Amino acid sequence: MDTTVHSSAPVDIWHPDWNDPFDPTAEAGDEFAELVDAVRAVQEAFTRSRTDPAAARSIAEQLRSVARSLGKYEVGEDDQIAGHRWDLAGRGQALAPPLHIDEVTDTTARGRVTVGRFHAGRYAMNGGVTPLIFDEIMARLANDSGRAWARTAYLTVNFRAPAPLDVELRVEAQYLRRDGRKRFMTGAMYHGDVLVADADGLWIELKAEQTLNISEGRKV
Ligand SMILES: CCCCCCCCCCCC(=O)SCCNC(=O)CCNC(=O)[C@H](O)C(C)(C)COP(=O)(O)OP(=O)(O)OC[C@H]1O[C@@H](n2cnc3c(N)ncnc32)[C@H](O)[C@@H]1OP(=O)(O)O
Repeated sequence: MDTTVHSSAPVDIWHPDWNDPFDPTAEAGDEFAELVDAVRAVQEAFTRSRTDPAAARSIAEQLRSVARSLGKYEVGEDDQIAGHRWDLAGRGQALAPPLHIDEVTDTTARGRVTVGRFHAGRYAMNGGVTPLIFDEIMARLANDSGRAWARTAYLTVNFRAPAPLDVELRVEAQYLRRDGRKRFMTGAMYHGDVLVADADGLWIELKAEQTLNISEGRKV
């Protein structure tokens, strides 16, 4: 079985508003996209497998070898590619479900996502994965259109129906209103016409002193 989780047509959405010091145009090649697809394929194939002890030992050694190879290219967080490729599903961050954001306006965002067993609970999307998807699309909208940097204060998710695996789900977000530094957002996820989850969340605009990189104490 082909366990590759294919990225469909990449979207060309990168917003300088995100204040990302990474230059995406310098890494616009397809090779990194292929690497992310390969990592996702490993995650999916691993989840689907039932290895015998010899195979588990052998494959573990091969994967450690891959990790050593990648380790030679380690850079700081601002310089890594994963999570900064705005044109790729899930920004090229292999933990993130491969969410394709197709459109962002001042007040709405639309996307698509298909998850496999790697992101499954039991026969359906894991309940911790759904908020990851909402956080991604709602945060993207909250921080779009020239708005100052904001972080998630709360995100409440209602699970309305099991979200099926291996089929495309539609995800939408809406910017409801602003109240001082607070930005109120909603989200919804559909399988066809069926609402599988909805969310409401609050994003709060950061004060200057809150925009520090908390790990290194410098501006982000
Ligand atoms: C470069 C690549 C990027 C890559 C970008 C990748 C895209 C994905 C981004 C994902 C986004 C995230 O997950 S962000 C990560 C998850 N979130 C976080 O880590 C945030 C952690 N929390 C915080 O830092 C803080 O709590 C803040 C900044 C959110 C708020 O703190 P604050 O600034 O001190 O807020 P404070 O003055 O107390 O409150 C302001 C107003 O908001 C209200 N308020 C505050 N918190 C809440 C709350 N939980 N629920 C209700 N209301 C609240 C207060 O009552 C007040 O209302 P009033 O009195 O004014 O009426």
